[in-house]
Amino acid sequence: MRLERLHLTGLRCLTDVGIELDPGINVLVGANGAGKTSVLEAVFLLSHARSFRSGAKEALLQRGAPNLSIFAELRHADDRVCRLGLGRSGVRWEAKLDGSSVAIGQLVRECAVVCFEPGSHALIAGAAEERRRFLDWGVFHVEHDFLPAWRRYQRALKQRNSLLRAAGLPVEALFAPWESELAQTAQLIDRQRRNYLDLLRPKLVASTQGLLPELGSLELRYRRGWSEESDLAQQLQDQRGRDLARGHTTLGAHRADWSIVFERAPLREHLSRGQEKLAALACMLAQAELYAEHCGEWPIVCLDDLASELDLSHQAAVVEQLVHAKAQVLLTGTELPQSLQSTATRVFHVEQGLFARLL
Ligand SMILES: Nc1ncnc2c1ncn2[C@@H]1O[C@H](COP(=O)(O)OP(=O)(O)OP(=O)(O)O)[C@@H](O)[C@H]1O
Repeated sequence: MRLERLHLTGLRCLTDVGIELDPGINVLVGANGAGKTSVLEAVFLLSHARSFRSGAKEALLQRGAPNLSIFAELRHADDRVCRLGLGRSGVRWEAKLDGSSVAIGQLVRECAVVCFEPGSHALIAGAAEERRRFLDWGVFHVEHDFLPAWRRYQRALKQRNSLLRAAGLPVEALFAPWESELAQTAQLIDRQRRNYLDLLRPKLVASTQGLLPELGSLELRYRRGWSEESDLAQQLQDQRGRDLARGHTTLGAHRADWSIVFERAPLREHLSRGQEKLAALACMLAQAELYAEHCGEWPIVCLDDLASELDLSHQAAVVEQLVHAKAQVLLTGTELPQSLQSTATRVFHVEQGLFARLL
């Protein structure tokens, strides 16, 4: 899939910007703070309904602007074109598909974007939440009944947490229906996550062999978030006292995690910061490839500040793979990276939120 046109208003320093993108490698160059990453953020928002940068989504709205809007024309591999819109007016976010209001879930199903950026090493070294989000984004695109199960789970979790925090002694009987709902939906989510990781594993082996051959073979480990020994409903019941003291549910699918263990770097602490980044990049490429295999087209690939994140040979290897896959790429840098001198198909210069096409 590829974005043909982007129109952004009221997003960080981008007041009103229209860009025509090339199906190949688009490079945005410009000084620090010019607005390059904000474009990648907008594209990522269409596919994840959140930014890859930490901080509140409210910070995306340009200071003093009443609204924020992201509009894109997307062409699928089968030539189907759709118009995507995501906007914030007042406190509400609204999604549109071909001019009609839709649920955000419908918008993000249409558009797939993967992103490698300076914070990506958090996928390897950061909190479990990052890894769950990565995993669930992938599962969402290959298992169509994942989203309803995930929503049911979140609702039941919220209800149980409210009971745990309720003033006065909680009524024991009120817990059972929510614990049973949590157990049922967690089982579905767990099965889909495991299936996804099984599919991802061979892709990850191949992408890490390409980027991190020095680390040897890998093992992909997964923890589902509750003990394998008994049913979640039983464990939640047994755990109520502890959960009451903590004020939240400490077991379940929302506590799942996964990790990569390398033969020659069995502990996470054995990896250098650069190796963490490369491992995160390998995950992202594996996920993109699996998406392509499943959905018949590559997702859009965003690479923020690639030249300052990777050495030249790794930059070249990634670019070569993406060119070979015919993926649309949006890449940023303070200047045109050497690794892209001959492969960039469109280059924009960005200055204080304004775009000029150089190539
Ligand atoms: N809510 C906001 N309203 C207005 N301007 C904002 C807002 N949030 C951020 N900015 C500004 O928008 C710009 C965002 O720049 P962005 O991160 O896209 O730059 P960049 O070109 O990727 O820079 P770098 O090379 O430093 O990563 C910065 O100048 C920042 O100060």
